[in-house]
Amino acid sequence: MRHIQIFDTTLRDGEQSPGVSLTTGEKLEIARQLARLRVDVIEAGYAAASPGDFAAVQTIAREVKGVSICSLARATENDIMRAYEACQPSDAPRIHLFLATSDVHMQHKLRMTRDQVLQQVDSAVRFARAKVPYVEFSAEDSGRTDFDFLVEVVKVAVAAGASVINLPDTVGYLLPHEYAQRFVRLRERVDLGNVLLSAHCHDDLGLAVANTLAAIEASVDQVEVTMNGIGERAGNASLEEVAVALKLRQEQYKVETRLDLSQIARTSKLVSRLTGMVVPANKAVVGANAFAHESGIHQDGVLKERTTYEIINPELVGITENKQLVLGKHSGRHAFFKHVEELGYTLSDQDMQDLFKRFKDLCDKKKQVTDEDILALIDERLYGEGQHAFALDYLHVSCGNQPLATATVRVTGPNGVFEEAAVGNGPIEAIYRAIDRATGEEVELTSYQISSVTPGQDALGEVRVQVRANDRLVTGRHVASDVMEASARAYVDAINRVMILRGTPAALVK
Ligand SMILES: CC(=O)SCCNC(=O)CCNC(=O)[C@H](O)C(C)(C)COP(=O)(O)OP(=O)(O)OC[C@H]1O[C@@H](n2cnc3c(N)ncnc32)[C@H](O)[C@@H]1OP(=O)(O)O
Ligand SMILES: CC(C)C(=O)C(=O)O
Repeated sequence: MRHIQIFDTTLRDGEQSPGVSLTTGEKLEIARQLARLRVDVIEAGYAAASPGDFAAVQTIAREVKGVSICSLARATENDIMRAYEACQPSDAPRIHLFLATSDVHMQHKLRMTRDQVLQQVDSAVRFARAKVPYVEFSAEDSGRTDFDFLVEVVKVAVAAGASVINLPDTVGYLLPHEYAQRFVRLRERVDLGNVLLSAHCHDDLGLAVANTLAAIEASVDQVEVTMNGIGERAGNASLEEVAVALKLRQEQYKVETRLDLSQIARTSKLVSRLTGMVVPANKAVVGANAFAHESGIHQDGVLKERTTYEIINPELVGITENKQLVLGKHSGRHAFFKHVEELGYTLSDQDMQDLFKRFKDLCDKKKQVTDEDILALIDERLYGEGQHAFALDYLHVSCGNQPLATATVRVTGPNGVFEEAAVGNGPIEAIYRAIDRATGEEVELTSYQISSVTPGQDALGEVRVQVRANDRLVTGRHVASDVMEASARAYVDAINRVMILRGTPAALVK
């Protein structure tokens, strides 16, 4: 099977996304992850752009092995020298030099004639080839370049020793069949020998991935992509979309890469976190909704057979969490009942039907229905509103800058009122011990989270706890302006839910 090289330019073209600037440490972290993803080439930056970018390329070339490290350079001796010096520590250093070849770029930007451009391509490629064995030449804005002139440029670059010829569609202008045709016709007109052809597409018309795949069908050897599709303006072709399309439709493309696709989710998250570029929820392959199903008919289908509505197995790209059935107003009974069971409840048919009706009513009122909302509906159904087993009646906490804290609580339950005090290493531990004593319940606290739900000094604090009881994880939640009170009530809430799960709350109260 034909091998396609993956040239990753997240750290160069991706970093050209407005607002993105990565430190050397951040670039190194991403480069290490790209090596784990097993890309063939990492374009680590543009060494001549700044001392920081030079340092980043050089550090990556020194530290990241098993992959070719490349720097971009204009067709000038200074840029080429900087690229060479920065990439030199790599096992396989590569200089990627470019010069624009479209009339609009030559005339207005470079202010050069065609002859001058041909001459500069020749001298720059020769200069770079004297430094490193791998030299890639890109005819910038090749998509809008007069084809006969493009052929001349490529002939000059090949004769001067270029190892890779890239035809970037710099402004994302071409349609897939037009882009593919350029490669087919170029092969007919130029004797490329061992020289590789490369595609580099931008997403101005939303065609970057389609154009890249068309170029692969037209037999290019290398594709230039970025993680999450980040890059100048609308971005570049996204690595994950190209890679998964090649894998899923291998019978069509008949090519292979050396990528470890199971690293995709991890790489996507890392790039998003360090660049600050949020991945849209509906982004193919790596978006939060890529494997989420909201509508009842889809959820029913996926529950019966995943492939009814999922062409990609999330595990292929390293997503191991359960597939998400998002509950909302478009959900149906199958998904809702399954979710209630996953929350740990086995309810009668009548209870389930009633809950489902209440759930749909709630969906009309609330945009997002959370597990807490569903648990509250279950509580109401099982006990009637406000009929919890335990309620916190009184709380007093004494703590300071010393480790020991004391708490006194009064808890009312169906069988009476219980007051207890306890000490702890901090106020929360003291409160929870006192509540354990007052309720007679011994649950294991497995997680405690506190967050502010409103801004300002009088912010409301939300506490979410998770406890383990009888091998089940149960959550509790409360919002209050006093975080001690919110903590205590969230814990009592969790205990009440534990009792609901056991099915006989009153019998368990001491
Ligand atoms: C399509 C692409 O993505 S190309 C890569 C784009 N990436 C970047 O530009 C990021 C890094 N760039 C930079 O840090 C700066 O632009 C630098 C350091 C490269 C150059 O900075 P400056 O010297 O201040 O020049 P400035 O950016 O203002 O203008 C670019 C100059 O390079 C020239 N130029 C543009 N492309 C090339 C090229 N491939 N080869 C030679 N010269 C070129 C322009 O004609 C212009 O020359 P002029 O000053 O004689 O008019
Ligand atoms: C430098 C080249 C490859 C480029 O980024 C482009 O043309 O978009």
